[in-house]
Amino acid sequence: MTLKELGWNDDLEKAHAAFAGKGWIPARLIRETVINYGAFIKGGDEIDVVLCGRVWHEAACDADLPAVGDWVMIELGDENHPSVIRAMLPRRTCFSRKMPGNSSQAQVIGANIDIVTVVTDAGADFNIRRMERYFMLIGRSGAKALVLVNKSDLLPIEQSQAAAAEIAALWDGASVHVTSAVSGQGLKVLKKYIKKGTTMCIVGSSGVGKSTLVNQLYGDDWQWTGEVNEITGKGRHTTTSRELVPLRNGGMLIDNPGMREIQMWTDESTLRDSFADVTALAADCKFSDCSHRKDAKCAIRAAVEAGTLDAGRYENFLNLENEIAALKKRSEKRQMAVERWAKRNSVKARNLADRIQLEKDDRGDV
Ligand SMILES: Nc1nc2c(ncn2[C@@H]2O[C@H](COP(=O)(O)OP(=O)(O)OP(=O)(O)O)[C@@H](O)[C@H]2O)c(=O)[nH]1
Ligand SMILES: [Zn+2]
Repeated sequence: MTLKELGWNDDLEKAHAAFAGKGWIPARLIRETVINYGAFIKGGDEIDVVLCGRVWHEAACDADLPAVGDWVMIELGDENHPSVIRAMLPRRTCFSRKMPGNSSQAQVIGANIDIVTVVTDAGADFNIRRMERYFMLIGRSGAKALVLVNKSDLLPIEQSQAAAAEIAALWDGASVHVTSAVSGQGLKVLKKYIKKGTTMCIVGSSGVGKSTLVNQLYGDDWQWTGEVNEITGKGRHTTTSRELVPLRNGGMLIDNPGMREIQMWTDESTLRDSFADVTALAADCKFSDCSHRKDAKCAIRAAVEAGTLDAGRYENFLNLENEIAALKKRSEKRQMAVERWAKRNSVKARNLADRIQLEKDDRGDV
């Protein structure tokens, strides 16, 4: 595998010239654990690397630390010394969850992602507000957005087309396609966008078809069996857990637990957003820490009494935190069920994130 196939470009070529003469080599991070990183170097070799103290200290916050997808300069080690990340190269894009006003809480999910694919459908999953949330995250990352309105085989085609049109009208920067994973149409669209050197990630609600599409991509381009270790008989991926996976015909997918959580955050923000009108009323409450229950001069309760705010809606607003907690629980429960199912049937987990977790469980990692 060449550096170009890993996403190396002219900007990186220029940036890395600053370190000429030091004997360091470029590498792309493909895995992150509590103790070290995994990296691809020229030729496609996979090595373990550790962070040097200087890079650590120079980082103003967690978001400045190297993350999966980042390009770094490495000093290769030997039997007695680990390979070390000596410098980070500039990020082209950075997909992160950033708490407003608190940069130290930013969490980088993937760096240098070119395309974020959002999978949805025109039926039960369709929610234009949630799509807006995804677009906010993607827009801020600098990546391009690709939206698949999937499962079109299950609905009248006009319905999927109407949903696609509504989504496309939200943001010029998004490419929107009506697809079906069953007919192979979804795979066809994905392959059109994943070119050599392109890094993609796939997000979306539970059950919309992400794993089906990813498995089709892997099945088509990426052969697990080819990498079975002859001595242990185990796939190489039972000992390594890549979060950045090169596809055989070019392009890469980033899939890690953080990717999976994006759906949760967007659902949470969408839920909060849907009560924006009620939250706005709170500005007129007498006390800034008003609980909107029994407190004096509560503007929200006043609105209910005046009949301008529906009592049922007020109840739902009070239950907002409960609803969010329930949302989190549902998604955790589902994840656990998937893992149990995969173990019980001793089959490969359905997608990379599940596999990573299963491998961790097998090794007894926390
Ligand atoms: N009819 C139809 N079924 C689909 C399509 N795409 C996926 N499915 C089915 O929908 C179900 C859920 O698909 P998954 O790929 O597991 O969904 P997911 O988005 O990965 O869900 P999580 O793993 O929970 O995040 C499976 O039974 C798929 O076979 C499609 O385009 N058409
Ligand atoms: Zn109040």
